[in-house]
Amino acid sequence: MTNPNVVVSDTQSAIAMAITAVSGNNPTLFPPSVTSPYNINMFSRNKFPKSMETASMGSHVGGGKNIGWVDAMRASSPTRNSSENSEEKKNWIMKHPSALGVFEEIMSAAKMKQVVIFLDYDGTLSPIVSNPDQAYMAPEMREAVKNVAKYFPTAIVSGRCRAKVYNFVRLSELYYAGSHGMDIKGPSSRKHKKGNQNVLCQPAKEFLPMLAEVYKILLEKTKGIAGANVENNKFCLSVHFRCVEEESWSDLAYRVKYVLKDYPKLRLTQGRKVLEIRPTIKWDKGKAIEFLLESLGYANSKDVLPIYIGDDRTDEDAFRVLRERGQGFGILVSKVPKETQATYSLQEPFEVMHFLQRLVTLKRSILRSH
Ligand SMILES: O=P(O)(O)OC[C@H]1O[C@H](O[C@H]2O[C@H](CO)[C@@H](O)[C@H](O)[C@H]2O)[C@H](O)[C@@H](O)[C@@H]1O
Repeated sequence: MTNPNVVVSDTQSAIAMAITAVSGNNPTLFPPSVTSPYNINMFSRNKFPKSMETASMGSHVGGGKNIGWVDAMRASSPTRNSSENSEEKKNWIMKHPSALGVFEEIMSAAKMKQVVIFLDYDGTLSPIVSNPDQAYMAPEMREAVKNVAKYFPTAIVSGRCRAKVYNFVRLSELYYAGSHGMDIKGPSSRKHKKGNQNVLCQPAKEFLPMLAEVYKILLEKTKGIAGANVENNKFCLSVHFRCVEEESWSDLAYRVKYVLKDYPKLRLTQGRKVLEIRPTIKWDKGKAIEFLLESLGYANSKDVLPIYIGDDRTDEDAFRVLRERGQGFGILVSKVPKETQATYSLQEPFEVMHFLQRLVTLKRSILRSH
């Protein structure tokens, strides 16, 4: 089935390049406690510099090169359309092999261990579409997630607010970490005996009134930009520019920046054609998975193998945590080579579904043989 709403190519990091290119690093506005490499420290100037074309790219998004940001936005397409057989892609796949191709190897690491599954939502369980309200999950994918959760503790870790992502997934047996992990809740139905299911973690509660206020201001300030869409994700806000004409991106970024200069306790990160506004607390998807592993009773356990599957920059925080723990691994969902902390890769949500189905098939055959 083809969905006309599905977006095929993506230049998601371009706006971040633009913003990073024109911003500096002002430590007074961003306390050192905020460690994410994906912060866009854009509040150090009130205005874009006169010449944005020659601004220098931040190394974390632009490889440290001095590229004009508008050019960089355009230039990002060829890389993203890099052919299946390009050297770049082959080298990348060697570094981050397909999780389906090395499935047996992954499973041998899982022997005698409790596998815990963490799944991002957009771009991982659902295809990227132009209207965020229509990012539906295929029924087959829901079935695959439902089956996985019968055998392994399973959590959805999303940038969306918890209620919204739950409405898409609709499986009460899962853990949900919404708003980039700032709103965590355990399953409402009891499946796994170990650990505490009644978890509830909302580390950014005090920011709710501020975020509600900023949401209203952003709606007002961005309404003149055709295609701009501000999404309220409760503990964070998303300003989408997927449907905004490229020539208006700088205007949109400027307006967001202008609003946020009055709110130094909020920071900006980036996702796939989206600017994400979040509280400046030391909490991200990585912290969320640490919290969940602890809640499940695996804080210091050697007998656990966490697997995190995600497609976005914000998922890198979780991939990094797994690398630091030396436990489990990340799987990046991407068709194009990207800098990542993930160990393995899958190309698209369809492959994610296939991977989950294989996990279930293997688990069932092990159970039958006992
Ligand atoms: O952590 P995730 O579950 O991946 O959520 C991240 C953001 O996903 C959504 O936006 C992205 O998907 C949309 C639908 O496919 C797409 O239109 C948009 O361009 C993407 O950025 C969601 O709408 C955001 O709120 C999430 O923060």
